[in-house]
Amino acid sequence: MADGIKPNLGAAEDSLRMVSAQTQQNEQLSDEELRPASLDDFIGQPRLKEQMRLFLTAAQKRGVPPDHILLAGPPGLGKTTLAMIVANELGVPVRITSGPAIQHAGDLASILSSLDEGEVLFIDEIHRLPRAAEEMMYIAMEDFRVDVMVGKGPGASSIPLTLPRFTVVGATTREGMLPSPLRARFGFTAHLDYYPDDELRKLIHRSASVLEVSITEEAAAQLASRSRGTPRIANRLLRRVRDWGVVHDLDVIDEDAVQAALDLYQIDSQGLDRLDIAVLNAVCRQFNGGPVGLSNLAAMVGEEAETVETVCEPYLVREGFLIRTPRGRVATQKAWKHLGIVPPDDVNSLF
Ligand SMILES: Nc1ncnc2c1ncn2[C@@H]1O[C@H](COP(=O)(O)OP(=O)(O)OP(=O)(O)O)[C@@H](O)[C@H]1O
Repeated sequence: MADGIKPNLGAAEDSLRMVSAQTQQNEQLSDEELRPASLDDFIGQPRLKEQMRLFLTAAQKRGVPPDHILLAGPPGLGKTTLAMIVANELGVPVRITSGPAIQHAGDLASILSSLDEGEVLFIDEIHRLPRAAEEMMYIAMEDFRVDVMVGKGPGASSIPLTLPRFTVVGATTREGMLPSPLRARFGFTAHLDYYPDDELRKLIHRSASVLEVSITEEAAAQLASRSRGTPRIANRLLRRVRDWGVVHDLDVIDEDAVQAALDLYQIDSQGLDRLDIAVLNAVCRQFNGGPVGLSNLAAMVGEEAETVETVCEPYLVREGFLIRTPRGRVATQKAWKHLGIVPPDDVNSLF
């Protein structure tokens, strides 16, 4: 990791809801220990890596900080990791903050005015910056200037402060929520995609070797197939399976251990967890297969609408369990089948 890393002020909500606060804190620490530090160690996303390598090398050859970078994609796919890698590859420090951590434009002004030449400013959940801070970012990113307000009311005046050249790395799970003027100020936008199973398998082997856990090829493949295309989930499941191995004195994690541990944590053969199943049950049983609106659905399963929308839904839609229609979410035949329920006759049979 690059020198000068400041603490993360607001990691996004995690998708597995099965850990206590203490465990979660420990696992944030292990998230750090499992982070690859270079592009070479970053697994998968080959096109993105190639683009990033070209982009960073060109800036280094030109001897200037690279343009601002936007990393977009669902939670847990490696946006924070890539931001750290950018700083590492450039050999510069990184300052870390997040949209929700910046409550007033003044918070942002004090971060911006303390940046050093070439420094990377990582803003997680950049779509959640308050409006005034967003506007401050437009000028800071384009003209490397911040206008500091002095005084209040009619006597207030603004003093322009020139900033050193720096690189913003913004991460967002909701690219559509970024206002276009902000989006337009990023010179390079990288879209992270869900990982195919063979890449997740490599990632699990890499993490297992960092954690000093032996795991068979078949066990790694099974873990990969239940990880919803998401590195963070793969690492988390690996840790749960490692716990199982420790408690049962296993030298090597095999398929039986994976099966037993994931059964215990209610992760099913398709990688669906309790909340996913609750969502499918609600759509099928309570709303007769849908369509149902997001807020009704979230209320029925007792979760925030944003969690249902950003954590459960993308995977359920991608795997063909749910369909989003203009009138709401509709369960597919696959969902009914997975739950082992025969759909009633009056159910929407289009899907
Ligand atoms: N391509 C990858 N290769 C190896 N490990 C990865 C990769 N992508 C992610 N990881 C691991 O997965 C975990 C989660 O990644 P990270 O925190 O970067 O995700 P994120 O996209 O920033 O998530 P969020 O949006 O929730 O903040 C980290 O521990 C990281 O080590």
